[in-house]
Amino acid sequence: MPDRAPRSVVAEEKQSSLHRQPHSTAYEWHCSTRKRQLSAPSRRRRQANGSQHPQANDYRPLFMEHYITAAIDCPICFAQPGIERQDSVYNGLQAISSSAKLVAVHDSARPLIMEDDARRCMHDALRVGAAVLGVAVKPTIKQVDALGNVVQTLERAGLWEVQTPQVIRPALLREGFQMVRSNHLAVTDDVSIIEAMGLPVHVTKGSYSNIKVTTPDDMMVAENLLSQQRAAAIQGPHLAASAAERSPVGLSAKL
Ligand SMILES: C[C@](O)(CO)[C@H](O)COP(=O)(O)O
Repeated sequence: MPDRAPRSVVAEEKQSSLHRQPHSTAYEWHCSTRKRQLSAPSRRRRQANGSQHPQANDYRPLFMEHYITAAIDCPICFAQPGIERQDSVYNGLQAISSSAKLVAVHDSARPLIMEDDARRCMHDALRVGAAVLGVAVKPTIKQVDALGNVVQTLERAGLWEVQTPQVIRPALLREGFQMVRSNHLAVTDDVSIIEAMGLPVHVTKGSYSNIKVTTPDDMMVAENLLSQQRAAAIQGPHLAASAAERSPVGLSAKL
């Protein structure tokens, strides 16, 4: 574990969803993400001429304000957005310090990440090379075809839902990106790049509360979880201490 947090790099495609977060409904927030806002042809046009999202720089003051308020001792720099997740991550990777021991990619849509979970995931990545937070799947999962018919019921034991952070040694990720780019592969999460190289990825047991806030009902769940944390903090020093331990990153500083 590095004694100092790795240099933070914020890839703008993911972070642009934060732009309207504080004053908007979850639905507006969802729709404000770049991927969902642009049609495929217009995304391709942007990709072709390399233009930026019009709001690409708008969220920066928001981030800086948060970092100052939360008194996080960690340098921050910003990378350019990409068309897809992997393009943003690639841009972020170009901006990290050459001495960084780990790259940790986190979805801004997962604001309830616990500090302890993130720390354990980073420890595992140092040990294995790549690690991702995940939780065992609770419901039965079925594979369904385009007509809505069940193809098969997957064996639940052994199925895990992965979250972020996804933490990887920078040299591995660089090598992985070379392979992904030369083979034109598309991945929807970051450790898939390491899997595609045939290298091990450890799943660090995380928390079910680290939800991805995607739809309006997710926002309600997130607000509920945050209220519970705050209530526990108000109830007394003992409960407050345990709430802070389980608090989402950054929240404990504000309680
Ligand atoms: C990485 C991830 O959060 C794992 O659940 C998910 O794949 C991210 O998807 P997105 O489409 O980039 O939000």
